[in-house]
Amino acid sequence: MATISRLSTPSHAASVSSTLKPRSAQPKILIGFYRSSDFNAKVSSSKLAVRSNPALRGPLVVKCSKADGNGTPVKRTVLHDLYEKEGQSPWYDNLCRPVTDLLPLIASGVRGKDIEAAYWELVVKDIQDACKLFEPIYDQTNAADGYVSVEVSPRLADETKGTVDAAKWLHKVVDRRNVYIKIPATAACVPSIKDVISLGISVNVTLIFSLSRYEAVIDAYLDGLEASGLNDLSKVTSVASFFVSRVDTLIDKKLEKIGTPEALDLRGKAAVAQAALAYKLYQKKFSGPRWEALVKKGAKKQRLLWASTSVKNPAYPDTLYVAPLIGPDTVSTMPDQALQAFIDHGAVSRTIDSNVSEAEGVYNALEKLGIDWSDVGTQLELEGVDSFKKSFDSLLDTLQEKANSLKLVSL
Ligand SMILES: O=C(CO)[C@@H](O)[C@H](O)[C@H](O)[C@H](O)COP(=O)(O)O
Repeated sequence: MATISRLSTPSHAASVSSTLKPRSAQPKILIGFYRSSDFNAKVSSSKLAVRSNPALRGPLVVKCSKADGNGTPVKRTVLHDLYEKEGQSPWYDNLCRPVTDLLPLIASGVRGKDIEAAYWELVVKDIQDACKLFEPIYDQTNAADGYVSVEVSPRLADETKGTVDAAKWLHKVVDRRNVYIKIPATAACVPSIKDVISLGISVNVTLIFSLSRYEAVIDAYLDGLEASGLNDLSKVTSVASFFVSRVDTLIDKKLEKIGTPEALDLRGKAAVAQAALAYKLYQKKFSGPRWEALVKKGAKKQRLLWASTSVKNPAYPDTLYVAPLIGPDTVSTMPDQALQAFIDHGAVSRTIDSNVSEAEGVYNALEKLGIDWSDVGTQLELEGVDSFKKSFDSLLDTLQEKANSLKLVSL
């Protein structure tokens, strides 16, 4: 539910992106970005640890230096090169909070409320704390990095107005410059994106699975900027979260069903090919007279964010959804597996548009084999929304059980 981004040093950017979910009992939470420290057991300045037990919680601090607190130099990794040489921001995709951690918070502030209201109180507080942590990065990068995302309830994925209202409410209660309101790119929510952007609220558009929906998302962003009454658009920003690995998971199954040598040979190629074409579309849409008119008012491009980057098929290279998607002004959200693999043996070079004709070839060949890209997008979107809803429901159920067991919430 939350995405966090940060830089490790003023000049060396790396980012953290995280999903907030309760886990089994542990004494504390870590909002952590472990780079070299994870792999050679040294503490680096990029490590953040936030204890959730209020009694233990200290001031939130972001260290922005090339040395840790003991003066030990921070080891450079390929993540520094990703940002400095290729302009891609790596974000870490894993934040969790054990359920037991929520109990003191429930006890302190949400007595007598329904469980969803309790949930939002907890989330808003966490997001505010995280925003404070990442604010220096937001300022250092002139509102390019340092965001924390909080998603509107996935139960609203079919409601245009409900989503706009939820986004306005969340933006108001979180009340931080560097918060991204996360909205799914469902057919119902594309118009919400336009409305929310037009109100000057920055948006992380999530669950994008197809080129046609991606184009609609870009148009909603452009329409929203144009409809905004603001003279300065430089603080209204957006990322478009394009999901990658899930495309291969679904299309590979279809190719295996087709079963011909040509079909089998295309396994593991669809997702990266579609992502490369998404980048081509991004370049096209964020150029030309319409875009230039918005740039005159300070508008910033809606950056492509690669989501779902961990490799699901162990037969594939473990950097499959990171290495071929490197390009300027993009974000790569990496969970542990992808991050560790890339730091260990990832190569940094601009790859995203190095072979567009090959990507077109793969895309068209799949179509000729009967793969309907629109159907693929629809199915993945339905599954994606459903899975976000299930996580949300199960999180609320868990909270309710815990609260009931302490008799803290009266229904
Ligand atoms: O939603 C966004 C970005 O908006 C992602 O960060 C998202 O949380 C994760 O990348 C995905 O849910 C992970 O996808 P997957 O590896 O389960 O396919």
